[in-house]
Amino acid sequence: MIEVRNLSKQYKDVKAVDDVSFTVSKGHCFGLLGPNGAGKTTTIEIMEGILKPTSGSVNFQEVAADDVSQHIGIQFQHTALQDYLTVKEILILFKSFYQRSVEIATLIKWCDLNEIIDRDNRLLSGGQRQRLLLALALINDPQIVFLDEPTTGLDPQSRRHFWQLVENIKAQNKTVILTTHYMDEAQQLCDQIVIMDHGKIIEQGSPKALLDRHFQQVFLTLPTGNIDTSVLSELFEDDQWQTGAERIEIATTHVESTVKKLIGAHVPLTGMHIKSANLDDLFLKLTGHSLRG
Ligand SMILES: Nc1ncnc2c1ncn2[C@@H]1O[C@H](COP(=O)(O)OP(=O)(O)OP(=O)(O)O)[C@@H](O)[C@H]1O
Repeated sequence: MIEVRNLSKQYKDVKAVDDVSFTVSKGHCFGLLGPNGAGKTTTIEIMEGILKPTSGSVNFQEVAADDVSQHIGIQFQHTALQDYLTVKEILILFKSFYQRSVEIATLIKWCDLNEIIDRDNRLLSGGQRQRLLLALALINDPQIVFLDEPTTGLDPQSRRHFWQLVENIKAQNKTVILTTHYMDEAQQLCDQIVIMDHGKIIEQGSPKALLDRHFQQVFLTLPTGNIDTSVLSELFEDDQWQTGAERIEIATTHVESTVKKLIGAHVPLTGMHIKSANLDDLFLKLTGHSLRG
């Protein structure tokens, strides 16, 4: 388990991290979420031992304080790799830096590198490069793996492929600490999340517990052409509905009675969707703005 207690980081005129406390359970995937400038990277870099906090502590239970670097692996957002080297040559090079390391064949399997193993690293696609960087983070067989926005900029298929690899890492009882801008990624992978804004924690818990706590209702959406806003105002409270460019969204705890009202007002239900709240909705509710906005 990792215990982060009352962590603060003051830069000259910015409090990047402001009295942040949380724990990460062994074998869990922990997600740190927040908009640009929220303080995620600063928090993570203090946990990684790269930055010193102004105050507070990070305690890795089960790992001796002077031995932490041997037990963590880090996938940075940007890593410069040597030109002309193939994937295999890079793995061999990085493996030579460690006394204890994973066999190349195992890394190839863990990170699905077989097809690209002899390719010059400059020719890799975004998703392939991220898989190589993940292999480098795993090369010392760490107990704790830090992934800093690992799927930013990847296409949906590559992101899902990467998620599968993270699931495989979790299955080996390794602890994963992930920062991401993608709420669906956090919902898919994380057992526990912390949402930060302006250096402070604004919510924490499992995605399900947070959604249950904040949302009792579901969202019923209709194409905007189906219904006039004047009709919506007559049928529903002002804070129960909102209009977007293409769809109108109605929040409700009673789907049947809401649908009956719409039918009673002769609103066509063609194209109606019903969706549960997700972490995007939670983020919007907590911060007043969407994460990637
Ligand atoms: N070395 C530094 N000196 C001064 N201010 C800094 C420094 N590093 C970060 N900050 C400031 O601290 C705040 C938190 O930055 P941080 O990079 O931790 O946020 P973040 O949540 O990781 O953002 P992003 O999603 O953009 O990576 C920001 O206001 C940032 O400008």
